[in-house]
Formats: sequence, C-alpha cells, structure tokens
Amino acid sequence: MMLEEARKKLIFALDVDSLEEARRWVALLHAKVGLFKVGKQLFTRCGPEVVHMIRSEGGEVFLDLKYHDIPNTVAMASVEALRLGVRMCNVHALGGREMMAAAATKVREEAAAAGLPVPLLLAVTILTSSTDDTLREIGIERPVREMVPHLARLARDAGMGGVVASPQEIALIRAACGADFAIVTPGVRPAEASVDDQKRIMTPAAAIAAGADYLVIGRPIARASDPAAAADAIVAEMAAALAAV
Ligand SMILES: O=C(O)c1cc(=O)[nH]c(=O)n1[C@@H]1O[C@H](COP(=O)(O)O)[C@@H](O)[C@H]1O
Repeated sequence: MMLEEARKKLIFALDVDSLEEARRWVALLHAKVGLFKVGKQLFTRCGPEVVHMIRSEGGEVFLDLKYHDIPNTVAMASVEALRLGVRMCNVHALGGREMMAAAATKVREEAAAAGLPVPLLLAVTILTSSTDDTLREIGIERPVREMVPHLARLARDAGMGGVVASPQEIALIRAACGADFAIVTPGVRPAEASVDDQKRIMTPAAAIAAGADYLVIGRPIARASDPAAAADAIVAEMAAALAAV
C-alpha cells in the first residue's frame, strides 16, 4: 500500500542522449517509478517524439525544460507542453511574477478550451547545484534560505501549482506557502550514493519526512550496478518514511 504511494512519488530523470536508450529505461523502470522526467538533453536530441514514446508505453512525463523568457514566449511554450500531454512542466521562478502568471493563465485557458487536463505547473526556485556564493556571483545578496521561500510565494501568487527546490528548503516553503502546494525535490541522494554536482542534498527518507510530494532522482539509479533494484530500494526507503509520517 505505502509502496504504491511511494512509487507514484518517484520521478526518474531520463538524462540520456537517444530515443533507443530512453526506450530501454522506460521498459526497465515503468513499473518501478511514477514518472519519467525529460530534460534539455533528451528533448534537444529527440524532440516531442520521446514524450509520445513514453506515453505510448503507459508512462507519465515531467517535461523539464525550465522556461525563462519574456512572458508571451513562456506562456506559448507552456501551451505546447500542455498539448504534448505531459503531467508536469516547469519554468524558472527567477523569470518573475508576470512571466509565471502569463504561463499559468494561458495554460488554464487552453486546457479548458481543448478539454485537456491541466498539467502541474512548477516553478524552479534556486537550483540544487547553487549555493549562497553562486547567488552572490550573479548579484543576489540574499541567501538561498531567504530566496527560496520568497520565490515560492511569488510562484504561488502567480498561479503556479508548486515548486522545484532542494529538500533542505521544504520546511521553509511549507511555512511560506501552506500544505496545498506541490514540492518537487531533486538533490536527493541515498546515504551510500555519490553526490555528483548536487550541493543541497538529503536522503530519500529525509526528503519524504520533511514533506516532499515528489522526488527527482537520476544518477543514483542510472549508474547503479542494478538500476531496477536501486529504484526498488529507494521506493522502499520512501515507503518506510511515509508510514512513519
Ligand atoms: O528541475 C529539475 O528537475 C532540477 C532542478 C534543480 O534544482 N536541480 C536538479 O538537479 N534538477 C534536475 O534533477 C535531475 C537530478 O538528477 P541526478 O542529480 O542525477 O539525481 C537532473 O535532471 C536535473 O536537471
């Protein structure tokens, strides 16, 4: 029971470079994870075909293209994500309230007009590979722990359905935005896994205990000697944490 609930919360990052490889991962993991995340690398290589492939295999898609542009461009790109039939897509909260509101409004209007389900619209707060030093470098003096809840509130007020953030900021986001706001967390590493380029990390159990709605995990599964077993172990760890909440 808890295993099924945990599985639906696990998003596998399909960070690969061909349709064939993506197809192999979908076949291997579609009964093990809740969604497949298609990001910039795979989408740039394969385009919408990869989304159609995953959906035709019965999988659900998080289209992670992190739009950040003028409001009209982001709104129209988000409408194309809606038309692809993805369950989740995202923009950068750093694009501002007007940009996020344009995307949220346009997607809802188009979904209603076409009778399509509205995808979960997410705003990326501060990337999990960033630190206070990264922000200072680009002229932002406020620390990550202030910027993340600030951007989350802005995203919620603009009509976004949730945010992407490090699990380390879940409590701050919940305090700022309440329970009815999705929190998707990459930067998740099982205790024994390599940290890679992630900076603000937590284990799957700790992220669930902190209140994450979904976990995005790539390399700890993809680079494991037995990826299916690694996914099962992560889901079991998540389920145990869910049972304890
Ligand atoms: O939007 C994302 O998914 C994302 C936001 C963020 O702040 N950090 C982050 O790592 N991601 C994505 O989450 C995935 C994490 O993959 P692993 O580090 O291999 O588990 C990658 O595909 C990243 O592009």
